[in-house]
Amino acid sequence: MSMITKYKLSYYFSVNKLNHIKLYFQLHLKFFHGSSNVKLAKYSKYANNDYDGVKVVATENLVVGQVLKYVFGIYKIIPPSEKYIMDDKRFNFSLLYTTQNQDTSILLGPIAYINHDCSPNSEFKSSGKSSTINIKIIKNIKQGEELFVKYSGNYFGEDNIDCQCDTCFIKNSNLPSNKPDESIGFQTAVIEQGNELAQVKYLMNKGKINR
Ligand SMILES: C[S@@+](CC[C@H](N)C(=O)[O-])C[C@H]1O[C@@H](n2cnc3c(N)ncnc32)[C@H](O)[C@@H]1O
Repeated sequence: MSMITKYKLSYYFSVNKLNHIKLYFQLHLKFFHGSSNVKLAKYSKYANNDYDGVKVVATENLVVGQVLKYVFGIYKIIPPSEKYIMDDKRFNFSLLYTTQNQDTSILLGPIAYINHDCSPNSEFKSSGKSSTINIKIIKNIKQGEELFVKYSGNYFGEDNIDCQCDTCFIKNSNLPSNKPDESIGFQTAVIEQGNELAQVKYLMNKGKINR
């Protein structure tokens, strides 16, 4: 952080808050560093988005039980007085809804780059201290494969009816998902063909075109 930026920020924030901001940026930069086991890649799969999105991809083989400390997130409960911000369409925040406290939290940090799959290969892992979460690998992931978490059972509408993950697509189609070779081949095709197939997938899931 340059002196001038520090000077300007110190006008608005206490020393304690400034140290938090500094730590946050340092951690965020580590995510993009080679040692973080993952990288960010461009993604244009989801048909309900006007913009090209991103995905998180493994840069090395990841094994069950591994915790990725640089793929971190910080959640902050949104006080009722600030809930109006969430309705403002200019902002696209990642929100977490905790069933335990029935609170809505804003999720900050690189963890919010991870896409959802109903049969994920990773999960959120609370660090136990403060409001930081990391990613724990729950299925072995090969180098180059995408990381997925399950946001919740109802994030994409009731029972995730609008979810566009590969698991939902295979479940809702007549593809023989119980034959591993065919499903692997199919998933590769989805990734290679990109947006056009995603469009078909989305409409099929919504029952707008016949299978
Ligand atoms: C936490 S962000 C993940 C990063 C996102 N791909 C991006 O580029 O910002 C969540 C957003 O990604 C998209 N997304 C992720 N998983 C999805 C899924 N299974 N089906 C449909 N959209 C998904 C949705 O637009 C969702 O609101």
